[in-house]
Amino acid sequence: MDACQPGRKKYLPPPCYTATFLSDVVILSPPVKKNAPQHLIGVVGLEIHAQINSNTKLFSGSSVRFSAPPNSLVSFFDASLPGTLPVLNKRCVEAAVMTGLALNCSINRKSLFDRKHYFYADLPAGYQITQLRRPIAVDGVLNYSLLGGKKRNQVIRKTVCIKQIQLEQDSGKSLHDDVRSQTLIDLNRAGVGLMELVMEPEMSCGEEAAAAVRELQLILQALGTCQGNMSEGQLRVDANVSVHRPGEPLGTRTEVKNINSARYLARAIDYEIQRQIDVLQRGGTVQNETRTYDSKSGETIPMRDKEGLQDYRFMPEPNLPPLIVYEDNASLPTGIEACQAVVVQKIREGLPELPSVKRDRLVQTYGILPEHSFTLVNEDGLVEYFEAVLRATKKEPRKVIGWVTNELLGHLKLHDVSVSQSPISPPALAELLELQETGHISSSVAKQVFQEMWRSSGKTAPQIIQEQDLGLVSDAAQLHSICQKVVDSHPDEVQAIRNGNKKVLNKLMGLVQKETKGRADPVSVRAILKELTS
Ligand SMILES: Nc1ncnc2c1ncn2[C@@H]1O[C@H](COP(=O)(O)OP(=O)(O)OP(=O)(O)O)[C@@H](O)[C@H]1O
Ligand SMILES: [Mg+2]
Ligand SMILES: [Mg+2]
Repeated sequence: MDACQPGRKKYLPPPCYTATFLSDVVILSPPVKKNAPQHLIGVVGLEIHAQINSNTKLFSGSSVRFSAPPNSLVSFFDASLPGTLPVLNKRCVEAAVMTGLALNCSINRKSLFDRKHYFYADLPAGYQITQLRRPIAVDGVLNYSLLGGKKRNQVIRKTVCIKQIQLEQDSGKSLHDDVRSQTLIDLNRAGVGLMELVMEPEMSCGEEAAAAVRELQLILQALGTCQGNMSEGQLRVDANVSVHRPGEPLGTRTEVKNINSARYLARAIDYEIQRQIDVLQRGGTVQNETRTYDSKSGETIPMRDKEGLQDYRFMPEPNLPPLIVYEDNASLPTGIEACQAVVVQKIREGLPELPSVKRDRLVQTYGILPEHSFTLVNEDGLVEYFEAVLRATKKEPRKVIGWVTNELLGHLKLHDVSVSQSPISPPALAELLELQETGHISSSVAKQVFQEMWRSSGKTAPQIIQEQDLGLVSDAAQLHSICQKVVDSHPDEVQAIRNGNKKVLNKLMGLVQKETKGRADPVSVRAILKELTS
């Protein structure tokens, strides 16, 4: 693909890398040409709302559950009945601190809550409690990687700064019933804890944004602070997009909302960048507005004018004291027990292995390719599966990886099954690979046995090999007679080999394997065929 050319239909980013998606991994090719300075380029800043993985809401004891009957998880506080007061959920604070630490943020020892007013049917209080003046975490960095290069195996490392992470309440949901022209309100989601992550405008195209979101999703899942399922709304991304000429001030941004997958995010951003370039090139101006992405048409459409709606009448939340977190147990004031407080040091010590560290470790420890480390880490539970197979077999990691990322993952995707539901357990796969490694079965038979193990779920590799008589035929007399039969019935091929066309030997080898259903020992067969055709 060429570098960015304003005026083209699909926007191709100039300063970064052109890209395509391969399964969940974003694959980029290197930049082709340096962009001419007069060209307009895209600027992207993301705001991400991550639903905190907690059993109860941010300020009330109501349960949090996706797809519960409407209005079944609503306390008096969530419905904003007079006289009710917020009680901060410690688990939500810990989740925000943990997320901040994983994203290299500074954790504010004291943060504040504010009211942000807007009037919407699914926000019964008429305001949302958020953190405007002093959020819980600030000044972080998200490191993410892309695969690029000609062979798409070069890891390109990128960074985007995180301005802040703030704790805030989710709103309820409005359900529009067009038939009866009415709007129904479900308050189950009202008051669920959110972390809003605000990124600096430092990305330049849809693919970069999608890769950053994918990395964030993996980090949140590794931490357990958010389940990160975009289609269930646990991770909601708003893309702020503008265009400008390099070296000049940033252009007016539009904000694209309602994007529910990483793929759509990339498409929406690239569409929006190209739309703005087209507007400016026609002599128009970009409006500061909120737009929505229509996945059917692939276009962004205006939702409402942002300018008129921006007065949120922020004010300090009077019913909540400042939120204080402590560095370590030694800094706890007298009278406050460690179990009552949020202690940063304790959370830091409990941080799990993050995806980027995991990928580097896999490449270094097992000598696998970087793209394989992406595939492993992208699939929940696949790293653990791979390592469990390795523990149970002497086969080299580099030979096992293909089985896990091709055979196993291929079957899992085809049947829409998660790793934990795989009918073939790691020890069962290890047993199969061990039989191949020790020369009991050929590699093509191993694949056959794998499929049979998947289908029969429960039968072991040795059982299947015995029942179907799939063991490697290495009996010299038996192999000799099969080879002789093939040679006798293919005189033209034998003549071709004798005339010097050695490649034809492979055809005869294939015929012997067909005869033995892939069970013949290839080394012996080659030797016998050479002898018979010499
Ligand atoms: N010129 C620009 N082009 C692209 N993105 C921008 C530009 N200026 C700011 N941004 C991005 O816009 C976002 C602003 O988010 P922020 O939460 O601070 O304000 P907001 O969008 O006005 O508030 P709200 O939370 O109500 O949507 C950030 O992600 C930032 O990176
Ligand atoms: Mg915001
Ligand atoms: Mg915004």
